[in-house]
Amino acid sequence: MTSPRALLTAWNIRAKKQLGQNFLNDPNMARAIVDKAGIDDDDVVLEIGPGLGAITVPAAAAARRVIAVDKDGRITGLLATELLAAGIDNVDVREADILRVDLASISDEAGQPLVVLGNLPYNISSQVIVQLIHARSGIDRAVLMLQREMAQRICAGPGSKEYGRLSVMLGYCAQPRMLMQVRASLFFPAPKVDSTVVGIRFADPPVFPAHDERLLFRVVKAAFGKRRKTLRNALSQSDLDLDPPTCERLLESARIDPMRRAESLSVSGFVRLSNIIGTHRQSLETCG
Ligand SMILES: C[S@@+](CC[C@H](N)C(=O)[O-])C[C@H]1O[C@@H](n2cnc3c(N)ncnc32)[C@H](O)[C@@H]1O
Repeated sequence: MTSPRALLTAWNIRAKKQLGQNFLNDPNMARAIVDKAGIDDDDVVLEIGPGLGAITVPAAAAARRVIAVDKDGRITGLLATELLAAGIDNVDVREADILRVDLASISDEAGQPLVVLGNLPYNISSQVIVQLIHARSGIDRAVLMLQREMAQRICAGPGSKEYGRLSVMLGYCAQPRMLMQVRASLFFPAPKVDSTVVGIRFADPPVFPAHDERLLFRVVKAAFGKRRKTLRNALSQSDLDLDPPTCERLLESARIDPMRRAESLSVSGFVRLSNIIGTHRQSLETCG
């Protein structure tokens, strides 16, 4: 692997901060990430933000095919050329904003559930995780490098200050696990914070299935939208269209103290609550 600094100099490219371009400069770590994903030669990998190819090259050696999507056309041009020169012909490099890519169409094209890899740009990592959750029927597992704080948030359990909307959404449908810590000095240019590699295996069906998953995610968003407020107040001040007495009654029916806060409620508690809110809405529709 040519060093990121040498490659960028040779191609006269400056790393763009706004695209989170901190390139991994350690082939052993890149191989370890691919190993953690347990890729074999039947797998099709979607790599988000391949950059200069640190992870792409070992992924291509292990997988049947790699679809590598990067938003920066300078980088995709460089990567496609470098891979060709190295005789690597099972990588399909695409220039696109991953947030605008229909992941279901990629898994349909692959004809099988994808393995997703990515050293994610910090400014889009939560949006990408939500995107993966919505597209999870076409995804088997993901191994993602995230800023350490983000990794702590998505792996957090109830009662901790890191526990939030993403912890519940992911806890609902997957088992996220922290796999490895990565020091900032292993990147070029070095970011200000350390990273953590997280493994996500989607559980299908969820352990506590919600009657209406979209409603569940709306309830979670509303509850954490005002995380310092009690659940009664947070939900009644949200777009769920519930007045305070109704919130109190629905929370009590779900055996949840209305004075509790979102950060103390488990995934199964949120599912119970959203199922009861769903039944309440249906009864209103039937009456109206
Ligand atoms: C942290 S770098 C990782 C590069 C490489 N995977 C590595 O580990 O060295 C993030 C990469 O994501 C790309 N990127 C940023 N925003 C993106 C987006 N919205 N869609 C796709 N790629 C994006 C950047 O151009 C950059 O190459």
